[in-house]
Amino acid sequence: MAKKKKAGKESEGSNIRTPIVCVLGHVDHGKTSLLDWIRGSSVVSGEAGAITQHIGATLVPFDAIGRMSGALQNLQINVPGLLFIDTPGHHAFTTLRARGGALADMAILVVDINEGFQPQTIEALEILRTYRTPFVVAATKIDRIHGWRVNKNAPFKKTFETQGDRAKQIFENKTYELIGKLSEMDFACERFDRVSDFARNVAIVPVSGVTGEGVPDLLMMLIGLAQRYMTEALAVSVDGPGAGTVLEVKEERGLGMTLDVILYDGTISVGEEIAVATADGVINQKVRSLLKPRPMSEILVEERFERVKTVTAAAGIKVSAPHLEGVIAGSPLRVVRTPADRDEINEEVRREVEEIHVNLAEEGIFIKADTIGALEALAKELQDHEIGIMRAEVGPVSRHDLIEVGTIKDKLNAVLLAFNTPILPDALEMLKDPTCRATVFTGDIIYKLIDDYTEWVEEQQRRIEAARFEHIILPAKITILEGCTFRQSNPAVVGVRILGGKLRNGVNLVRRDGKRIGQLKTIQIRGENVSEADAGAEVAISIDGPTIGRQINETDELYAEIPEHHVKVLEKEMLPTLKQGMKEVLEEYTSMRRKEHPFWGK
Ligand SMILES: Nc1nc2c(ncn2[C@@H]2O[C@H](COP(=O)(O)OP(=O)(O)OP(=O)(O)O)[C@@H](O)[C@H]2O)c(=O)[nH]1
Repeated sequence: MAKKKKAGKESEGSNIRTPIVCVLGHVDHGKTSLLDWIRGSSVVSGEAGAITQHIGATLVPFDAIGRMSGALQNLQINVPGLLFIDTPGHHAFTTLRARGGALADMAILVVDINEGFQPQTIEALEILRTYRTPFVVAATKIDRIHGWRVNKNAPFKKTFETQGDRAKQIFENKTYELIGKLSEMDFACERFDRVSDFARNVAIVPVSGVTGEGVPDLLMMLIGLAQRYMTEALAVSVDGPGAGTVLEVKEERGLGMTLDVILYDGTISVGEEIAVATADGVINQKVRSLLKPRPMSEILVEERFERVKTVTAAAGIKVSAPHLEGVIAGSPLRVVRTPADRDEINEEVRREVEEIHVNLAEEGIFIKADTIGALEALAKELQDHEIGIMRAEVGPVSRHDLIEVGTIKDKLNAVLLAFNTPILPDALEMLKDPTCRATVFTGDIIYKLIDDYTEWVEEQQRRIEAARFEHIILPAKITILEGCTFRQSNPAVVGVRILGGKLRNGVNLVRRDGKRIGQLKTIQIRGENVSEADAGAEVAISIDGPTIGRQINETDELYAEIPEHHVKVLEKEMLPTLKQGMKEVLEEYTSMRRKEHPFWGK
């Protein structure tokens, strides 16, 4: 699997660095529980090489994994361990970027085996596809399968052997459902112990984040992925200049403003110069100190952090330096080794922050999100839905944004989608004003945001159509009832039956020979004025123009006169919405007209 990330310069010190792992999946499917179990049980596995807490991440060294899984003795292991990003979810995944790609080298996609695929599972898969990130599927909560016998911490095979036939059957069915769903999305996959070609198939590992069953297998699969397919991508020059991503900008007592950074390449040391981005441009500062969390056992020590001189990728580290106020979370951090490199590196940092991979269209909507990664993920989904984007920006929704959106002519495009980013108070105020033309949709789930927007568009289109069709004169055919002439003329008042279509006030009436006889003034049902009447109804109408017994007679049939351009709309656009009876009247009417002029209304 190709990785976009570049390794550092080749040098004598080349080494394989710790792969970075991120956990993704639908809400409540068990991401946090699984991470906790991995972290917790490796603490318990104790002694040498147990986990080390990083800033924003946890390093699970390989020997701890080995002890947990037991089955690894025969494997050649070249990676030191796995660095798990502590914050699960695809928002963290898209925020943490490294040189235009995803920071995480690999991912665990968590799916509750009992619930199967959910909207955010699909969203996570699309994100993994976009970033071409290798991943394994953790099918969680196997212990909830009806009749499951728990074997705490056991590898999958072991626990599966002890299950009864019924539990096994349910499990197999659920697994096949998962495989089916993944293949619908063009991911070939198999249960991990049945995969023969890991380059072609995504492995599904059944696990429980509560009992730890299957977790050893999951870790083994991750190590395998890293080893087999990423060796090249993970090769770093240990002593090359450090490159990382800013997770958070935080004020710490006694230290001032600090940066929590995931270092993914090279080395960073105290005293070195760094380049990071602020909202006003790139700044350069000297590293004052590098800090790691203290191990749990020493937590009572006055200072919460331990100072180190040098850190090598991959690692989570706190960086203290002067004047870090204004640094953007998500900004790249680069070490500048010599002043000669400064301009070039600063330019690279600037470009990385500004480079938003979104294809903009001449016509379309506005989108905003809290991070570049989130913005790109939203843009990608919109493009897949063929929704044009005119502008894409990071940040909260401002009054200024709404004014600009409001200038877009097409109402359906005068829209702003705000993904995971707030609306500022003055913009909120503006939205309350009924004259504000901008429509804003907010949300923190991409598919939901897009659904809300498309549903709104459909509703608007229905309304626009309805408003346009409202003025179209509908077909109607009536007959004057015998003995029901109540007034001969000025206006003529007669009883009629509507033979077909819908009769509306104000229409002109024509005879079967096409000659107009007058205008319909009022319709009454049992003495009450109404504006329209449907087929089958018997009503009294007044007509301005004719005299009964002269231009028209009792038992005559009349039509509502339909102008030629209305016939075009009726035949070309409204036909599917017309009832059968109305269509028949329309046909009679047009054939009457077309006797003389064959192309009338065409
Ligand atoms: N029985 C069982 N329960 C689980 C398992 N994994 C998670 N749960 C439970 O499911 C619920 C949600 O689990 P979390 O780990 O918080 O899920 P999450 O995906 O991190 O949730 P969000 O952070 O809200 O997206 C909790 O009540 C867990 O105890 C599992 O493997 N087995």
